[in-house]
Amino acid sequence: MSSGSEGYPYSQEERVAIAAVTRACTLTSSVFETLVKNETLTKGDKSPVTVGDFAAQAVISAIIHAAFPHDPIVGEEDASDLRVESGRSMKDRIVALANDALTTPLVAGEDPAWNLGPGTTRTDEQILEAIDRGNYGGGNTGRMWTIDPIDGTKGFLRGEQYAVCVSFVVDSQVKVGVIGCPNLPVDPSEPSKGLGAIFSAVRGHGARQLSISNPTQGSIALRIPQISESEDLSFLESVEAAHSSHSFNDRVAALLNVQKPPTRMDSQAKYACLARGQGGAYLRMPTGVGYKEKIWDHAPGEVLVVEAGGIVTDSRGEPLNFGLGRTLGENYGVIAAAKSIHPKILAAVQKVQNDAKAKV
Ligand SMILES: Nc1ncnc2c1ncn2[C@@H]1O[C@H](COP(=O)(O)OS(=O)(=O)O)[C@@H](OP(=O)(O)O)[C@H]1O
Ligand SMILES: [Mg+2]
Ligand SMILES: [Mg+2]
Ligand SMILES: [Mg+2]
Repeated sequence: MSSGSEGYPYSQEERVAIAAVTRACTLTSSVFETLVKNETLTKGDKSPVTVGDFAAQAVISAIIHAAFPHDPIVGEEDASDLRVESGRSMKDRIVALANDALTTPLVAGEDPAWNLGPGTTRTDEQILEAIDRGNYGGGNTGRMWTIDPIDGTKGFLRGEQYAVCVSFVVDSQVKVGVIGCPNLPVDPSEPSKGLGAIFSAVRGHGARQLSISNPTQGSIALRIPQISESEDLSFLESVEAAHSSHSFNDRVAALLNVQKPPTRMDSQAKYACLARGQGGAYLRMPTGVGYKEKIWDHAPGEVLVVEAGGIVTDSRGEPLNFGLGRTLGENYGVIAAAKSIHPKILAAVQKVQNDAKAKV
């Protein structure tokens, strides 16, 4: 399949990513309604993973592989826990969920070559293989995809924000990012209007918001308001204090005379909200426990924010490096903000860091 046949580079990859995220979002929403106790595992790093995470990764990976069979995939999950006897019941449920999502009739924008729709049921082994295809180690050359099938699994389990995230990367630069947020209001000023938005960006071609229920229609272009007064900010930050330092953000906010309280939200929904003008900045500073950020937690958000008129750097002011493998390497945090205000926030972050160093 050739890239860019719709008039801009990587439009085919975007189309595939939107289709995969849309199908996966329908799956995760339905899983949430029916999730029972024995459908969640605790991984080696103590984080939760549900049948929804595994099944969504299988669906997205299967669609990408059918469309671009030679492209490697860096996916968060792997199927090893499902290949042992104790994982049998979860595996059966995951295979059923993934096949349900893959075999629903084709909709506008989907290509028959992607092996979707009635009659395309995969075997158990094909579903496990699809999950395990996400085992690529990453790197700085060539094409690759990232999948975070449920970003913010803790938020998903709480019934709050989570995101289904896919990116397409060439030579370590993110070219396409798609983030599906089933629990996010379509219109932040009118939450009663309904939930479920997809955000999509293609490098050099802008960022837009689509509706999950009808992704081929009514796309809204995204622009971050270029605010210059830090008083107008309301930092977007993680819900989980273990994931990023709330107290560091409080000190930055005090230095910048930020008046509004932070907005806490799980997942890359934070990047999506920033891209559509909410909050003005997303700050994710390490908690100091040596955690390395994963590329699938930031790649779609980075291109989305940049294409909406923002900047994403670490606390040194360096761009995030997606070519180092499955992680972003040593953790210098993430600062994402409108272009107009990013330098001011970066300077405040560095001052708080220096003050902390001077104290020890
Ligand atoms: N210690 C530590 N530090 C930083 N980040 C961590 C840490 N542990 C986990 N994770 C990753 O955080 C991802 C969840 O995203 P958020 O932190 O934005 O959401 S939350 O508000 O904290 O739930 C979460 O993504 P998912 O596993 O996809 O949910 C993890 O990749
Ligand atoms: Mg996880
Ligand atoms: Mg994640
Ligand atoms: Mg995840």
